[in-house]
Formats: sequence, structure tokens, C-alpha cells
Amino acid sequence: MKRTLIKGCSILTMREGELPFVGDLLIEGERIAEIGPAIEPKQPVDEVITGVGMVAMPGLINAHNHASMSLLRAFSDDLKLMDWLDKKMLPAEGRMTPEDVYWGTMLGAAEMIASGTTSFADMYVHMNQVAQAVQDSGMRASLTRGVVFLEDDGGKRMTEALHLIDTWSGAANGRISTMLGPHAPYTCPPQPLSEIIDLARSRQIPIHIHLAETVEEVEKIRNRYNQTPTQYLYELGMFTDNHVLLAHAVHLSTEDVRLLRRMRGGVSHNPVSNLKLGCGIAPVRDMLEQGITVGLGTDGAGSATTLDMFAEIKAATWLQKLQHGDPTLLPAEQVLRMATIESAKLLQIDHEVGTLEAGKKADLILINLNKPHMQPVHDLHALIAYSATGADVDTTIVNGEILMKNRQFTHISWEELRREATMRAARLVEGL
Ligand SMILES: N[C@@H](CCSC[C@H]1O[C@@H](n2cnc3c(=O)[nH]cnc32)[C@H](O)[C@@H]1O)C(=O)O
Ligand SMILES: [Zn+2]
Repeated sequence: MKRTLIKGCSILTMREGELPFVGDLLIEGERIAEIGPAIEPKQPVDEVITGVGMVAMPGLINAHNHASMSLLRAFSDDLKLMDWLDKKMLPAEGRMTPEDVYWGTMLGAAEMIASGTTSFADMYVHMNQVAQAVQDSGMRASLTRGVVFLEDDGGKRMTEALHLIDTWSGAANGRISTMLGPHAPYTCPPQPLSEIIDLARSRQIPIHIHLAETVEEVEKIRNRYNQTPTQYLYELGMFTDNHVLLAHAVHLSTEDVRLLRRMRGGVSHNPVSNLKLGCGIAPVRDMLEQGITVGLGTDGAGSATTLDMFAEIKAATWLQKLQHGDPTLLPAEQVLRMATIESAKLLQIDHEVGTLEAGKKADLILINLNKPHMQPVHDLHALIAYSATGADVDTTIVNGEILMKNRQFTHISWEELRREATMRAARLVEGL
């Protein structure tokens, strides 16, 4: 078993109310063996990392992504969501081969590792290749095959969704978990959606779905069913005993928020994507007041452009402060918890990761403070939440494996990845 000792760093455990302290961190195999002011290992260690001038904190957890859409980064911007999706994304995605999805996911994984994200929730197609990329990149992920019911596909999408769950749950040394992914209220009619909900309940499979992202969606569902999107899911029984990961939840009425009050799971708030697509501001304060778990995600780079979770951290807290004219909302420590342990709850991995504690899996990052914008050091939570960016992450560790050190990838060959991504991306968008 490999032993790694990180010495002399400032440690943010992200356990509620715990103050930062300077100390050491011992990793044994996949797990954190010890955290403390000065560790004297009883057995020899294989590697010592000098953490002086660094902050150690839990790896960030991106609760909503379509990693392979990184191939479509900065290809189609400044459009309305439905135009962007129908005219640009879906045609380009229609050309994606399984190999494209593999390399697109690797590109997303590389960006996430380089910006301090250690786990993500993904909804996409060609999920064998997404899972393979998760395995090869060393990341942790909760995967789902997005299922839409726009034309009769003879059950192909559902078959693939179940294949993913049956084949990949627990794979890659337990780094891969799975969910069922009905895409959104507007792409899933009542009959097949209620079948998915019942299946999820009977097999205890969590659900990952987009909800109430735009005003257009609310109008569409109102016209079809005379309900809000949230009521639509609620009436079909989605929140009865199922663990549900809701992406966006921007347009919720007061009554909608109340309906979600006792839900298992919670909401991935994706503020950068919502800002950029002009969708609106999710009622984060109100959801938190009702005890709903809110984590943070980016959505795909096709819309968000970047998978840097530090951008989401800032946008999330700024938007609540602005919307309510109250700078005390979502203070630094709370928004950092949303990006770590609260997101972990949404992926049902909070017993293993999301805080730094002895016995948990070693998913952590080291952030370099030796930079002008990271000095001086007063309040570490505020410094990380309000000044750090993904580029300040020096070292990324998942499941005890170092995936990036001194900003150099250890598992990913960047030259090969860049070549593959460039070539494939050009083909996907040609003529669109
Ligand atoms: N289109 C696939 C199934 C869905 S996978 C997940 C889908 O979500 C789409 N997507 C990405 N971001 C968003 C968003 O913000 N809202 C709605 N859909 C999105 C993405 O383009 C992808 O098509 C099929 O036909 O089988
Ligand atoms: Zn999405």
C-alpha cells in the first residue's frame, strides 16, 4: 500500500464550523489515514509532498456536467437555450462517434483535474466511453445515460441506460457510480417518465434530471399539462422515496420550493450557465431555508464554456447577494461547502468524500498561495472562495492517486489529448 505524507500545509477540512489549521496529512492507499498538526508516520512513507505555502482542501465536486461537450467549447455562444440546443448542439452531437465521446470526456476530465475538481455527475451518450475515460483519467464520477423520448427509438436509449447501470456501477475501484437520467420534463412525456420513476424506486437507483431551466420550459409544460415543471415531476411521484439530482431548478414558484422540501437528493445550482444563457437566478436562499440540499455544477462546456468550479463558487454567492441586496448571504465557508460536501450528498458519496477526515477516501487538492492575488492570508475561506481560480490548483489527488502535481498531469498525455480533441472537434462542427 502506497503511503504519501503531505507536510506543513494549511488545512480546510470543510467540516462545518471547523477552523483552518496548519498541519500534515497522511494518505495510505485510497484513504486518508491521519490529519493533524504534526504526523510522525509509524511506517516508512513512499512520497513526501511539501505543502508549505499551500492549502489542502477536499476536491471540488461538479454536480452537473456533460463532460464530452468540451469538444463544443466556444463553438456556439450567445444564443437562446432552445436555439443553441436544437440548431447547434444536437446536430453536432449527432455526429459524435463513441471515440469522440471518449476524447471529449478526457478533455473535460483534464480541465477538471487541472482546476481542482475530483468528482463529477455526468449525463450523456455513448456512456461506455464516458466510463472508460473516467477510469483512465483517474477521476470519480456518477454517470447517467441521458434519455429523451422525442421519437420512437425502439427502447434503445433505455437499454443503454440500464446497460450502463448494470455494467459500470462500482467499477474503477469504486470510483464510478450510476444514475437514471430522464433528460428533462419537456423531453420526457408522462407515460415513459413514470415508468422510469417506478423502476428507479424499485431498484433504488438515483435519478438525475434537468428541471425548470428557462421560462420557455415553464410555458411549454404549462401548455401541455397545466402544471409547473416541478409539479409535473411531483405528481408523477418522482420525489416519493427516490434520490433525485435536479439540475438548474431556476424557475420555481414558492409552492414549487415547498413541494421539494422533503425531497431526497437536491439541486445542482449551475449559476454560470444560467447567467450566460440568460435563464434567471435559482431561488437558492429559499431552497436552503426549506432545508433542500444545494450543490454546485457547471453544466457542459458547450454552454458554460469552462468547467472551472471556482467560477461557480463566485457566481453562486454573488447572485444571492445581488438578488436579495444582502451581502451576508452565502458566506465564503457555506459556498465552499456547497462545492464540496453538499455536492457530495447529491452524488451520494458524502460518506466517502467531500470533507477531509481520517477514514474517508483521499480526494483532495493543494492550492498554491504563493501568488500576488493569494496574499496576504487573513481568512482562508474568503481567500479561496473570492480570489482563487482553478489555475491556482497545484496538486489534485483522487482515491489516493496523484493525478496532477506541480500542475503536471500524471495520468493524461496532454499532447495526445490535444491532438485528438482538436481534430475531432473540427469534424463535429464542420458546416454547422
Ligand atoms: N441527446 C441525447 C440524450 C441526452 S444526453 C444529454 C443532453 O443534454 C444536453 N444539454 C446540455 N446542456 C443542457 C442544458 O443546459 N439544458 C438542456 N439540455 C442540455 C446535451 O446537449 C445532450 O444532448 C439523445 O438524443 O440520445
Ligand atoms: Zn445540463
